[in-house]
Amino acid sequence: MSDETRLARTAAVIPAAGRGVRLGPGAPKALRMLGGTPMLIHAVRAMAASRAVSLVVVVAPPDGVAEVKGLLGEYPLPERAEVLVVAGGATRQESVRLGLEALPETVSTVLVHDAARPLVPVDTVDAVIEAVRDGAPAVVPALPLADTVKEVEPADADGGPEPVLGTPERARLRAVQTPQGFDRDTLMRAHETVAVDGEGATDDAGMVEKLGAPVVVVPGHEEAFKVTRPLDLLLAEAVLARRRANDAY
Ligand SMILES: Nc1ccn([C@@H]2O[C@H](COP(=O)(O)OP(=O)(O)OP(=O)(O)O)[C@@H](O)[C@H]2O)c(=O)n1
Ligand SMILES: C[C@](O)(CO)[C@H](O)COP(=O)(O)O
Repeated sequence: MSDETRLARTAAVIPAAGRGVRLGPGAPKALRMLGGTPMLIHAVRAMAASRAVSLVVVVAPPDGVAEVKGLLGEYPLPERAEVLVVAGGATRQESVRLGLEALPETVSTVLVHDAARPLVPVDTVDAVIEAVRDGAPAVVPALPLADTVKEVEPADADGGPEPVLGTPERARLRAVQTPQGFDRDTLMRAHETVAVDGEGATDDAGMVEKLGAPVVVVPGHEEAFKVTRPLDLLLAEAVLARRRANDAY
């Protein structure tokens, strides 16, 4: 372990072990290209852009650790942040836990950031870190919703019409993004004690909520959207092209 790893106070864990089924056939999503650079490299750069982040732990597809290490050597990254690579698991929750296990003891603030959110601006990253350092045990960036949301009784496999159960008051709803920021001990406790059935937790803050610890929201950013479906990749290419045209990237 290097001196830098030993001294790290704020680290980012990047779960990047998903297959990207909703994006369609191809390489694991984090390794797909965006503006000629793998999505994962954008995500690592986005975390390392914060001067507070001195360690990034990339959680790679279990059969892709060597490939990810190769990519990290191939594309330029800020020297300030050290990057470690570990193998991920079958669910996002498991991948995050494996990333957390790689953190040195000196880390007190942890960000968890989806590789699938490659374009999050550094101001959002810094706002999350600042809120954790100001004393919040768990912080999520989030945006108000543009659409009205219905709660439904999900259809069976036949895909028939779904009965509506209610319409939550939109003003109280937020769409949650990453990086989510945590006091390290709180997040570790959540991953050690909170069990979530089936596919596992869809976000880490939800696990902290189950502990009964407070979670707060700070403003997210439109460009921190998640690349999930093919249309998202088109949008990400357009955002990146605009940044490059403005010389902001
Ligand atoms: N076993 C898994 C599953 C997901 N992830 C990561 O969690 C983030 C958010 O997940 P999502 O967007 O759902 O990615 P995928 O699981 O790859 O997508 P899909 O559900 O369409 O297969 C991604 O950066 C993904 O790589 C992970 O590290 N390990
Ligand atoms: C963590 C997350 O990005 C917050 O919006 C989201 O919950 C990940 O969900 P997914 O089902 O793994 O895409």
